[in-house]
Order: sequence, then C-alpha cells, then structure tokens
Amino acid sequence: MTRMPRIKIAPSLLSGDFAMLAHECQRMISYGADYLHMDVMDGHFVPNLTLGAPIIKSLRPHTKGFLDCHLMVTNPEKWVEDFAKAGADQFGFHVEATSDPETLIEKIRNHKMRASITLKPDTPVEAVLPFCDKVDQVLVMTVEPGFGGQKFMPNMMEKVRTIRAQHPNLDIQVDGGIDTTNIEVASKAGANVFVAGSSIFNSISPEATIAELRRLAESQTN
Ligand SMILES: O=C(CO)[C@@H](O)[C@H](O)COP(=O)(O)O
Ligand SMILES: [Fe+2]
Repeated sequence: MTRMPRIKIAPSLLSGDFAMLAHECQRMISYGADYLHMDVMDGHFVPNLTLGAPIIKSLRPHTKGFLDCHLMVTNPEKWVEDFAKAGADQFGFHVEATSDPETLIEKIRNHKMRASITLKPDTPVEAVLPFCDKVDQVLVMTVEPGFGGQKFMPNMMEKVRTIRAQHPNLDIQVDGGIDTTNIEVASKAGANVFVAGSSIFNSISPEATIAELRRLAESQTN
C-alpha cells in the first residue's frame, strides 16, 4: 500500500523581517515549521529582487532548519554550487528557466541537495511530468511568482491532481496565497507541502496559524 507523504508547513521568509532573518527562522522552527522557504528572486525572471547564496550562507550557522530555496532566476544552473556551499537543503528551479531540466536535476543531486522542479500558473503540467520521477519535489505555483500576499488560484489544483495520480509518494508543494480558508482544497487535491507567507507572518499568532494549517491539511489525508 502506498502512503501520501507527510504534511509539511513551510513559512515563506519573504513575509518576515529581513533585518532579523536568523531570528525569524528560529522563531518559525520553534513554532513548529517543517521547512524554511527562502524566495530567491533575481529581478529578471521575476520583477522583484530578494536574496542570494551569501544570505543563505550567513543564515546557515544560525539554524538547523531545512532551507527550502525557491529560485525564481534566469540560468539556475549558474547557482547550484554556490547554494550547495552555502548550505541549502533543497534547490528549487523553474522549468521555464532552463533548457535542460534533466542535467540540472543531476547537478543539484550531485551537489547533495534535494531537487525541486517548479511551474508557473501559465505553464501546462505536461512540462514537468517527464521529470517527476527524477526529482524530490514538484512545486505548483498558485500565484504568479514574484510577490507575497497574492490571491490563491484554485484552478491550479487540476495540475496537483494530475501529478498526484501518477506519483503517490512524491512531495508536491503549493506556493502562493495559502491560508486556512484554502489549504484543505490543496491538500484534498494531493499537495502535502504548503508554503505560506503572509497568512502566517501577518496573523496574531503565527504559532497557532501553523498548527491550524497543519490540522486542516491533515484532515484531508487518510
Ligand atoms: O514564491 C513566492 C512568491 O513568488 C511565495 O513563496 C510567496 O512568498 C508566498 O507568500 P504568500 O502568497 O503566502 O503571501
Ligand atoms: Fe516561493
């Protein structure tokens, strides 16, 4: 019998205080976060600029938390070595940003990181299906990448269902606009890794919100 992979909650540090990143990471782990989701934007692949490998490197000694790096960059190949050296645990790239996903996945794995392949809302699921048995995670974007605080796109759940039907054990992550009103829909569709930025950081109790997100997601699994 196959079992759905474990539910994981991944606060996006994009909604945290960048001046206190180490503290924000430690706080999220102490509140029960499974992953620390780090949004890497280059101002080219997406119209926003955030952080790169030097920040991951500075952060690494301050937390044992799982550093889940979501690279929204042109030429992701260029950064594999730097992120590996910096101590990233997972390297996520966009399928739209590379002409050779398979070689990139191999390179990420050879650098001892988990590989995650990501697709934007307008990209058909068929773009990632040939690589699903070669990666550790597929990330289905539920907003247009570039900014936190956008609205969840429920029509992306069809992609999640398609991937889950073919890959019962794969980690399927959703990212963008996830909150307590829609996480059940995403979990029911087959997602098991949930990125949440604004809904966690802007809540009165981020700890209670993480627990509630987990409870709601787990309520849809059997
Ligand atoms: O990758 C991205 C945006 O491009 C995300 O990780 C967001 O940062 C999630 O933030 P919310 O939509 O949950 O506020
Ligand atoms: Fe992200």
